[in-house]
Amino acid sequence: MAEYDTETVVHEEMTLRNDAKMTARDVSVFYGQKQAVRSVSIDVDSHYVTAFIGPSGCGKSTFLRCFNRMNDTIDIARVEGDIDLDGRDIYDPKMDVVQLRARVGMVFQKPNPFPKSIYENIAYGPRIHGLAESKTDMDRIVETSLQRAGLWNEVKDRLDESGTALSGGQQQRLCIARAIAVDPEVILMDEPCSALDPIATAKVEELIDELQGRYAIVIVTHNMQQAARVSQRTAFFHLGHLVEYGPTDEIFTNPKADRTRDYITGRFG
Ligand SMILES: Nc1ncnc2c1ncn2[C@@H]1O[C@H](COP(=O)(O)OP(=O)(O)OP(=O)(O)O)[C@@H](O)[C@H]1O
Repeated sequence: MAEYDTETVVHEEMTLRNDAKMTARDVSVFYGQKQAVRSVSIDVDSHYVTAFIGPSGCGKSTFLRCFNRMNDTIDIARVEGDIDLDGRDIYDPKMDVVQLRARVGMVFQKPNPFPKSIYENIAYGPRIHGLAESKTDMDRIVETSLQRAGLWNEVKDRLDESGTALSGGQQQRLCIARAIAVDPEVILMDEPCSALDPIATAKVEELIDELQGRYAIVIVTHNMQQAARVSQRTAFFHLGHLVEYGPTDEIFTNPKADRTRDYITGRFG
């Protein structure tokens, strides 16, 4: 592999601001002695889909998990630096992590509905967060969430059936509906289509498009075409470094860093 300048981070036309929905400053993540993320600073804006791309092992999933403290669940993981949501430090010991994960929801690689009915998959979160005062309220939340996730028409006559009986693509949209149900501000998606066939992938991509603007969305993807299709901002990671971050069309058509260009053109990865 070519020698690269690993020090310079290119933020195309994007100065770091402190009024973004989420801000990460000098974030490093270690698994034991091994450093997986190296002093990354980035802003996540409300109105955009932001894609994290880069070769396998570059730290994009690890970095994504910092945004709702999912790395807390990994014993050997240690996070350094600052991550704020609306200007408030999410690693503050006073931060309620359950509340944080409702505000910053997550959708995983493999659809993971609860082994409960479709209705209960959606109702569970709003119930524990006290978002519904009555059965009518809950019915409304379930319907709206499934509608926003583009699943309502497919499941409205079988809300009592198990979520795990749906197809893989439907299960993933159910998981997105479940995240939406607790009224999040940010949705993190970690390779949400990697277990789906092309048709189900297209539906999830359409859904991401529809959700854009309502929620800040951050998506980790291996698939550069997918990043180009669904995102307005792209961050390219390599060996734990953020190499380049900017408007997606710029990153794909006119990358500034050698490493980005080589990755985009398939020279490594
Ligand atoms: N739970 C863990 N324990 C130890 N090391 C880990 C753990 N999770 C990830 N790593 C290591 O951290 C580095 C970054 O991994 P991460 O999964 O964040 O990368 P990635 O860019 O998302 O890769 P991929 O696209 O393959 O998922 C890798 O070297 C990986 O082996």
